[in-house]
Amino acid sequence: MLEIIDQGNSKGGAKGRIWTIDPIDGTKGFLRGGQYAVCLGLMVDGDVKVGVLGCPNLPVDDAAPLTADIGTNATDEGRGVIFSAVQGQGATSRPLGTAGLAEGKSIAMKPITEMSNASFCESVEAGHSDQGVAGQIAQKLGITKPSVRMDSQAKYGSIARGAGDIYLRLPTSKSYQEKIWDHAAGDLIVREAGGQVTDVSGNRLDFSVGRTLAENKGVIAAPAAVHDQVIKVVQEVLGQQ
Ligand SMILES: Nc1ncnc2c1ncn2[C@@H]1O[C@H](COP(=O)(O)OS(=O)(=O)O)[C@@H](OP(=O)(O)O)[C@H]1O
Ligand SMILES: [Mg+2]
Repeated sequence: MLEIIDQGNSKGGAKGRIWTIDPIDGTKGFLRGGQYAVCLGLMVDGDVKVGVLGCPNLPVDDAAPLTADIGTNATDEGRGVIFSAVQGQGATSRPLGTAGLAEGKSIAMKPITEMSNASFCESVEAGHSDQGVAGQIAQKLGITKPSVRMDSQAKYGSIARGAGDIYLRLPTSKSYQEKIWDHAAGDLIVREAGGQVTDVSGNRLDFSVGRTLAENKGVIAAPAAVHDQVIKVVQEVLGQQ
């Protein structure tokens, strides 16, 4: 087993086919019985072509409202979903209940008609995302609901299927570089569902520069129609820091 794990030693980069695997993303969520995800991404020449997220603790129902305790009351049949996307072919969700894999359904981000009704999600861990700055951004956007804090790339899947609207991940340190396996699948799934995923400067996540997103700081994911508006506010708030 250890030998197999040691084979995962790619340096990443802009050439060739590279698989990213995060066997348990959101380790703390897994330990506390919350959200976690099994994540797989295929990059070809630095571009994410396939993304899959297995989220055993999310409800099957794509429309289940996003709450911090989402999934905790679901039965085994009602819990578990696999999100997937292939570049240029859209994104799907597929129930992962006890009866085995069911048919996949096409998913899309929900259009935001009123920012005041929008929801946003962020990390549970304050060390992974600056919750204070996210709160200021949300307030400036006119969002009135408190954030939904959940672990792992389940956040990407949740906004891709329209259960939530916006994902904010604000850097907590200048030196931390996000890992490609923590974002590759979610990035493609949200973009294929009609969203935009960028860093705090509005630049696309660059998966071609190695094992980390060395060229990016933070993650801002939102429906394409409002993404520019969100980035403008992110810049204003970060500019005041
Ligand atoms: N300082 C810092 N800043 C940003 N991100 C960090 C940081 N430290 C760790 N990590 C990575 O965050 C991954 C899980 O973060 P999530 O937001 O998905 O979940 S959590 O609510 O924060 O637990 C987590 O993935 P897992 O290790 O797979 O759980 C880490 O890779
Ligand atoms: Mg991870």
